[in-house]
Amino acid sequence: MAGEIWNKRKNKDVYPQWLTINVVKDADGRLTNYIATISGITERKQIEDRLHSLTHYDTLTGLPNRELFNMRLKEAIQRTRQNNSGLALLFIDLDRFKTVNDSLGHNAGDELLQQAAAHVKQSVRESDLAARFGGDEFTVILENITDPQKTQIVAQKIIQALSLPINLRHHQVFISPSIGIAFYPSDAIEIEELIKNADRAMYTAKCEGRNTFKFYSPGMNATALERLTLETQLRLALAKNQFVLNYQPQIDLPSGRIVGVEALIRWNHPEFGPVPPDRFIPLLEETNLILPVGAWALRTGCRQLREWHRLGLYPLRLAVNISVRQYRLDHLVPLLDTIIGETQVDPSCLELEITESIMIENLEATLQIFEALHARRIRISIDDFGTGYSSLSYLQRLPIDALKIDRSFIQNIHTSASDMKITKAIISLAHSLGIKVIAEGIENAQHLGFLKDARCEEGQGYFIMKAMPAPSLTDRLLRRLPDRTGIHDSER
Ligand SMILES: Nc1nc2c(ncn2[C@@H]2O[C@H](COP(=O)(O)O[C@H]3[C@@H](O)[C@H](n4cnc5c(=O)[nH]c(N)nc54)O[C@@H]3COP(=O)(O)O)[C@@H](O)[C@H]2O)c(=O)[nH]1
Repeated sequence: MAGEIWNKRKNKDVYPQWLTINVVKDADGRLTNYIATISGITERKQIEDRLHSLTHYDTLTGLPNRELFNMRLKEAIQRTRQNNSGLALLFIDLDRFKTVNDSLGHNAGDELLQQAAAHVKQSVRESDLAARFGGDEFTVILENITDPQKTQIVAQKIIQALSLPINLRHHQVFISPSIGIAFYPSDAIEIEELIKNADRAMYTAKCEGRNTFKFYSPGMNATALERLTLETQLRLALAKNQFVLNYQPQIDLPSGRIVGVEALIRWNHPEFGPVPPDRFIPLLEETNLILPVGAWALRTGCRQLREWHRLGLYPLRLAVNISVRQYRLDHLVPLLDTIIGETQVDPSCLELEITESIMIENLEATLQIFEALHARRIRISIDDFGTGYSSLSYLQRLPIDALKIDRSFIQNIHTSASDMKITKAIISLAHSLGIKVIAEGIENAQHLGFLKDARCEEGQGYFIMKAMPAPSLTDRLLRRLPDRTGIHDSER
């Protein structure tokens, strides 16, 4: 007979031992004695515990790993079934984690995951289970859920915790979570289906702007299928010439003259019709297809600009959006050199729009890239300015030609005193640093009037002109047709 026992030291510490009891019999086979042998198994126990920990816990974050999560979910579902209660599964994905990992390196990525894991764990009760599902994905099991809306409070707590600035050893970064929520038994009875549905809800949260949560609904299955179809079709779109560039004019506000255009990509699918960029650009980024498609946009835009210049529309400027995946010195700069060489476009008429968040999350790369662009006389504008918490000292240190005030500020300048003050402050700050300001999203005469009074140099928006295909714009530029500002080119 043998087994594990728990012994107690004088100081009351409890420790495990292995007890073996052997029976001693006399010559006639009668039982006379027992011999108990006790051996220490603390070390063996420690190895077992370590092995258990290695197979069930994530070494980076210390949270239960996917295997333990699956076991716990199975047990929790059994309990829930017995209690006739409900269970919620939260599927959390970190927004923009890949950006930090790609730009700041894997050590920073690891640090970020550790801190994110701690935030998720601290946002839930001791009795709830938070696990690392894999990569930048976390899961939380909430048991005894009778009112599904209560789950919302937990999701909001997680969003709040993960939206605070995260201080890594050498950088401060901002991330946010997208959370999907599915319930047992109402959304799924099988474990795999429950996880899949929470994941689908998370994906919907991501598509609807990130930093938010979504409850699963059956319609999301169709969305997942649609995404897969979209992804397959996107892979073929470039070869099938389904992308086009439209151009939105940018005007000099005092004179109303068109001084530049912003190239905006469009995908015309033969069956789906026009697919908006907000739906396919994130997919291009996830699949890295943004590299060939981004290169196509730069090349097509530069060819068109050269053509406009040839028609006498010099020095019309072209702005092209650059995505985070393209934002690498060893990719972007050689690509620009090739395209400028091929098209013979004047680089001083080419402007790259870099979003404020890409710029600050990649500060080291930013310095090198901006200097390389500057050396080639390529212009740099900071897109969506005002939304990215950037430290203003960067503006002084970097060769920036223009700030583009995000359209969210412009849209509210007449209803929100703070948006009006921020807009004025951005303009005066930029002017004090010798940087030009371009306002986006001018949608009515009031916006235009305010920006002119505030001495904003340039602007674009639906009130002035929407983005249009190159032939229509060429026609317009050459025939000098009036725009919505009422100023005829001939009067400018
Ligand atoms: N990396 C790349 N990103 C690109 C490229 N082409 C577009 N994009 C990005 O996609 C986002 C959505 O673009 P789109 O639907 O084209 O919207 C642009 C304008 O149409 C819109 N806009 C312009 N004026 C107004 C307005 O008055 N009101 C209003 N509600 N919207 C307006 O704004 C979008 C331009 O935004 P921005 O780039 O910030 O100047 C968008 O993020 C594009 O950047 C590409 O080739 N590569």
